[in-house]
Amino acid sequence: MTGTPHIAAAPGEFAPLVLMPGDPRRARRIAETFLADARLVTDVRGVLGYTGTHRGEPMSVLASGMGIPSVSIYATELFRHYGVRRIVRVGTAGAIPLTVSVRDVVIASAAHTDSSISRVLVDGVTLSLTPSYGLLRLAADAAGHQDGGAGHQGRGAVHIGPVFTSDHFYLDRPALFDALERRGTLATEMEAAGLYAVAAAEGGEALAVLTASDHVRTGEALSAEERETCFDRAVRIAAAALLGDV
Ligand SMILES: O=P(O)(O)O[C@H]1O[C@H](CO)[C@@H](O)[C@H]1O
Ligand SMILES: O=c1cc[nH]c(=O)[nH]1
Repeated sequence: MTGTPHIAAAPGEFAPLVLMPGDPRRARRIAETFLADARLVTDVRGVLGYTGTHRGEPMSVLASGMGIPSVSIYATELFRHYGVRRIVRVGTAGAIPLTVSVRDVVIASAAHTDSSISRVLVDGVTLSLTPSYGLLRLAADAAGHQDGGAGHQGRGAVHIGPVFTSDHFYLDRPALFDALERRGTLATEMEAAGLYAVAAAEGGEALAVLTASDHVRTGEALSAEERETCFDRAVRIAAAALLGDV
């Protein structure tokens, strides 16, 4: 077998730097618009992965699918079997406080979770799930972030703070979001905590750069077309972080 149970690429076909959206079609769009000379290296289960170059450096994109179990499989196999060093998730999220607007970018400096992933890896310990500090600093720099406030990169603000990684997309618990908001949580999504847990276990670096596609409080939601264009700001920040020296 040249690949892994979930990735068909041969050894060496992934670059050490990987962008990771949830949606396979978004992976294809990133390959078409951000990578030069991109070629498909895996499509097992329709989860598309491409390798090309960005600003002259080898870079890959692989979809994660949805949820912690799925992202954990792909991140583990990339770090463990393909020599990947850095993975930056570029996903969508639901904004929680009104200070975060739809179309804003949220860089996840920590990931709270209702998943067992934070508790089952080290017996008796609830792990703090955090990104690589180096990638976080590089992303903050790329976003023009100033201490103590939201930065700007193109249209809309860029926020840095904790997110909530949930095992549940349909979570009808307003009180939970109230309690998370009081603790500074900026957005809800479904993969960052899993990616951070895998990176820590495998000795890799990881970060999540999210675009607020929905608002938990107002119910506002981006159109399919806007999701595509707004997403590009997050990919630019993520790619800059991937390329940076730590
Ligand atoms: O847009 P992606 O990266 O898939 O991220 C978000 O969208 C999906 C839910 O619709 C979940 O995967 C959530 O984390
Ligand atoms: O509200 C949202 C929006 C995107 N992704 C999520 O997981 N939740």
